[in-house]
Formats: sequence, structure tokens, C-alpha cells
Amino acid sequence: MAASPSRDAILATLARIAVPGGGDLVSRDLVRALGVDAGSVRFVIETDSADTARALEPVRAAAEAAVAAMEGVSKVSVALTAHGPAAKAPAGAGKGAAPSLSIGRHPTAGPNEVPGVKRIIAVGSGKGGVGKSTVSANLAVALAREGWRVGLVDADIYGPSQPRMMGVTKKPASPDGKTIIPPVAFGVRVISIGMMLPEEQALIWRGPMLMGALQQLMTQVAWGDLDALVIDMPPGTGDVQMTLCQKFPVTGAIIVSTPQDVALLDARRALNAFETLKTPVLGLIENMSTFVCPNCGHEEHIFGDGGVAREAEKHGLPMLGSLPLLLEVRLSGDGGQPVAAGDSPAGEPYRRMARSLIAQLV
Ligand SMILES: Nc1ncnc2c1ncn2[C@@H]1O[C@H](COP(=O)(O)OP(=O)(O)OP(=O)(O)O)[C@@H](O)[C@H]1O
Repeated sequence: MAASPSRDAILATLARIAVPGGGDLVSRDLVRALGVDAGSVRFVIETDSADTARALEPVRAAAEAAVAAMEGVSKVSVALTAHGPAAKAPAGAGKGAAPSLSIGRHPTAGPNEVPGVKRIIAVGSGKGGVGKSTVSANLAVALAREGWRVGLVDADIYGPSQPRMMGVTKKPASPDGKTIIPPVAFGVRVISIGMMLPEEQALIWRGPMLMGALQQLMTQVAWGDLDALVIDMPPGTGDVQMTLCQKFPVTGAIIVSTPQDVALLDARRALNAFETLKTPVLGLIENMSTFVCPNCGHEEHIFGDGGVAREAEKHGLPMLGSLPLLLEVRLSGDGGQPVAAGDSPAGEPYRRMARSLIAQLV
């Protein structure tokens, strides 16, 4: 695969996308938060109102198609956003409609309680794509199978994947239009920003709006009594991590990394960020640590060997597990049936991880 295009090359492509009323996406200064990571491109088209945002949908689609056609681009996610709060759900949206989270609201000051929730466990990573969502989903399911009452929040607001991984297609119910009743999958109460929006509408908010949305997800959901609320964080060490750790009593964080040097480097940054925020780190998880050929049984350490364990030792942190690269894990994640929900050997590392976490936390 060719190298990822540069930001400048992407901006040059976007400068060819005309905008109604004159000019193009770049000359009208509508592009925000452009990020390129290993062939994956994300950015926001920010407009002044929800109506303008809706009118620019064809422009968004054209921008997405133009960037997707660039050499070295494997994935594109373009969101339309408005400065102001999103429009309210139409009157009479009624039963089955997405609860009207007043998304876009700025976060409230001060710490938040999440009533009935005994522990908040944040699952983070430095780098994207290392398997953080896979680990969060399987860990939540494995904890539930050990008898814990578990909730799962998909806080990866830029790329929500829990609805797909947990196989949840139903919108959450909201009898009073305010409290959100989370759907339950494999014994886990799951909520994701992805459930509040049509799947194709990957909305992205500016920092404060994003934090407001996370705060609402945490506090408006009727969790009931939970032994643990697992949070699937966005990758990196940005605003969401800060908000979560500053505004909620996070019991501890788990950091997922592959053994690859570049992932480890980012994992170290995530570790430092949690330490700075005074959030205890419960341990490290190495994902994609090894690959065993199903045909000949040969074992290959594709992304390196033992790097995460060495990092854990260096920081005096528990190593919570090493997870192999398995086709079954990928297929089950895509199919909405986490491996930890079944009885195949692929689920065993997650069961062990859940047991050791329970022993550490109780
Ligand atoms: N151990 C594994 N074996 C095989 N496939 C895996 C494994 N872990 C993760 N994957 C696959 O890799 C892809 C990325 O995983 P996942 O979405 O969990 O990563 P992430 O760190 O949450 O990514 P993002 O930063 O984009 O949210 C998914 O298709 C997932 O099924």
C-alpha cells in the first residue's frame, strides 16, 4: 500500500471541491480537525448552522469521494457539523426514536456522579486501530459472565464501533425523552453515540461539544446498579480523556497496545497522561501479540515480541493479558458476537483477564 498522503495533498484535493455560494472547501475555511493516520483520513466540515450543514451534504459526499480516490487512502470519514446545537428531533418522533440528547451542549462544571455505578474502568490506547474497542467489548462481556453487572460506554465519538461489535441495532428507549434506557447485549448494558445517530452520519463536534456529549452519555443513561462501567475511549490523549478523568470518578484505566514500537511509544504517552491526571492505571494489555498459522502451526510475532510486558514491568504495572491475532476475533467483532460471549478457546484470554481484574478490584 502506498504511503498516506500529506495534509497538504489532502487540502489541495479539498480545494477542488466547490461550495454553493462560491469558493471551495479550503478557501471558505470550512475544514477542521484534519487527521491522517496510516491511510485513514478524518476531518470535519464545520458550518454555521444545522440548516447549512444539511445543505452541504452533497459537498461532504463529494469531499469524501475525492479523498477516497487519492493514492494511499484506505478509509475516509468526513463529518458535517454546525457551530450551534443540532436541531431538535422532529415533534412526534415518539416511540423508538433516538432520545433527544441535546447534543452539542457544553459540559457542565464540576465533578459528576454516575449513580449506582461502583467502578468506572477506562480502556484507552495511544494509537488507533490497536484493538481497544475489541478489548472493551470482550472484557465487558467476560466481566458479565463472571457475574458482574456491567455497562459499556462507547466514548469513541469519532468512530463509534460498539453497536456493530456488540450487535446492537435497536435504538435506546427513552420514555420521557430525557432518560435513556440502554439496550442490553450479552448481559451488558451498552450505550454509544452511534446509537443516537443514523449510521452514515458520523457527526463530529468541536472539543467542548464533544465533551458535553460524553457527559450526557454518562449521566442521562439509567444504568441501574453496576459493578463496573467500561468506557471505550477514543485513541490518543486528547480532550475526551481529560474530561472523563477530571469530571468522573474513574477507578482506573487499562491501556491496550500492540507490541509494535510506534504503538508502544503512543501507549507510553497515554500512560503518562493518565498518571498526570492522577488516574490509576490498572494494567496493560498486549493485543495482536502473536499469530499462529492455522495451516502449519507456525507462530509469528508480526508486530514484535514482548514489548508491552517490558513496558508494564518498567512502570511496575500489571500485565493483564496477551491476546493473539485471530481471524475468529475479527470475524466475531464484525459479526456483533464478541468471542468472549461464546465458549471457544479464543475467548479464554478475556475470561482470565476478567477474573484477574475482579481480583484486583474487589
Ligand atoms: N486480536 C485480534 N485478532 C484479530 N483481529 C483483531 C484483533 N484485535 C482487533 N482486531 C480487529 O482489528 C480492527 C481494529 O480493532 P478495534 O476497532 O478494536 O481497534 P481500536 O483500537 O478500537 O480502533 P479505533 O482507534 O479505530 O477505535 C477490527 O477490525 C478488529 O476486529
